[in-house]
Amino acid sequence: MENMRIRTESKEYPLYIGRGIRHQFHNLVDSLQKKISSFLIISDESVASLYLDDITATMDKDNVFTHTIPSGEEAKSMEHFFNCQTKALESGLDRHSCIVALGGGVVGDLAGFVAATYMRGISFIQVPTTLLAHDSSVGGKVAINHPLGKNMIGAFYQPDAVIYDVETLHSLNDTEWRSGFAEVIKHGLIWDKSLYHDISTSIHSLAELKKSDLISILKRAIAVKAEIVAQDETEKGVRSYLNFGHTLGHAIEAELGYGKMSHGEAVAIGMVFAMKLSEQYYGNQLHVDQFTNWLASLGFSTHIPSGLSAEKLLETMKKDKKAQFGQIHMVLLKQIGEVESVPIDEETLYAFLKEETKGGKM
Ligand SMILES: NC(=O)c1ccc[n+]([C@@H]2O[C@H](COP(=O)([O-])OP(=O)(O)OC[C@H]3O[C@@H](n4cnc5c(N)ncnc54)[C@H](O)[C@@H]3O)[C@@H](O)[C@H]2O)c1
Ligand SMILES: O=C(O)C(=O)C[C@@H](O)[C@H](O)[C@H](O)COP(=O)(O)O
Ligand SMILES: [Zn+2]
Repeated sequence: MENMRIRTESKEYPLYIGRGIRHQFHNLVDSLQKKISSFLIISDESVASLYLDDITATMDKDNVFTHTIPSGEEAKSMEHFFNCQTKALESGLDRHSCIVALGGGVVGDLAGFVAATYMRGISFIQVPTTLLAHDSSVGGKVAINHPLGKNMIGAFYQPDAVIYDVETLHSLNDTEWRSGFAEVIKHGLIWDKSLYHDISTSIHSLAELKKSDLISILKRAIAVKAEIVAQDETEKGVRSYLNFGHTLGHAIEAELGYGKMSHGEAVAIGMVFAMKLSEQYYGNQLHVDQFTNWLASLGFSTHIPSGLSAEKLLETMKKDKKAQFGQIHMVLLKQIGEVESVPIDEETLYAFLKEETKGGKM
């Protein structure tokens, strides 16, 4: 097992990563030396059926409660948020209780927001089970969706620990491997040229990804995220770089209907779009064709899905959280490993979206 430290302005905490470490859950929590009165483990149906018993088997039975939500993005809703709060109240959780998020980014974002708001904030521990959750379990963005936009209701609220058992990744389906890998690619593209170089030259299929040295790749991607959130916990500046590909990606998720396309797959389309826009904006050469061919070899779609109009996407992109005083901001790539957030005028964006939605490719 390896141990990384995540340091943010509001809190410092450990991230444990290793194979089979879910079986040490209780000992790892004990090592935090926090007095915890009771636990509420929030998980989704699929993850609970696979891994919940492994976690509870390590714990004292009398102070552990569990709550299961449906699997998928639609659970990041006000309804499920409220149900979790009801379960916490019915279970008698107090200010010394701890919420455990056992699952992917959906469970982490929802359970984290429950922890941030229950009695104005109680302890919480992330137990990520997806490749994507190397990103979502670190840095403290917790939220639920609104039909009008992704993650619109939420908080910055750091966990007390992240316990990442990579053995659990092997039950993920291909869509989820792809979705998580998109965020790894993002971390390389925005901040770590050598990470991007290494993965783009060694991984050409999902089979190669599954066989790769995952712990080493994940540690490098997490290090990027950790360095950025250490500098800017609440997204006043550089943290917005982590949103590369998300302005369009989030609009695609919202416009298609939450859960129709995985988060990472929508972000991948958004990254291709942002790269094309970057080439026009800076007049640089980013070899977008090479990038899209690589993504295609991994099974990603690289075009805006058919049926989404430039008009609707633009409307949703205008509500993006990076917008300032009505001006859309997008994260653009100057070169591999270097990005910045820039204001983009609506006409340019509309013309680009119009071009990219022409022909309705899927
Ligand atoms: N907070 C952040 O910083 C941050 C960062 C990136 C993404 N996100 C959010 O994370 C969410 C996406 O997370 P995700 O991709 O992990 O989705 P998810 O949590 O929905 O998990 C994907 C699917 O895989 C299943 N699953 C999870 N772990 C499994 C396992 N080990 N074996 C088999 N099946 C398993 C789930 O039941 C679900 O059906 C989005 O809502 C996105 O907005 C948040
Ligand atoms: O941690 C961040 O900051 C990110 O932007 C990471 C993203 O991968 C993630 O999808 C995040 O939830 C997006 O946040 P939002 O503020 O754009 O909703
Ligand atoms: Zn993301």
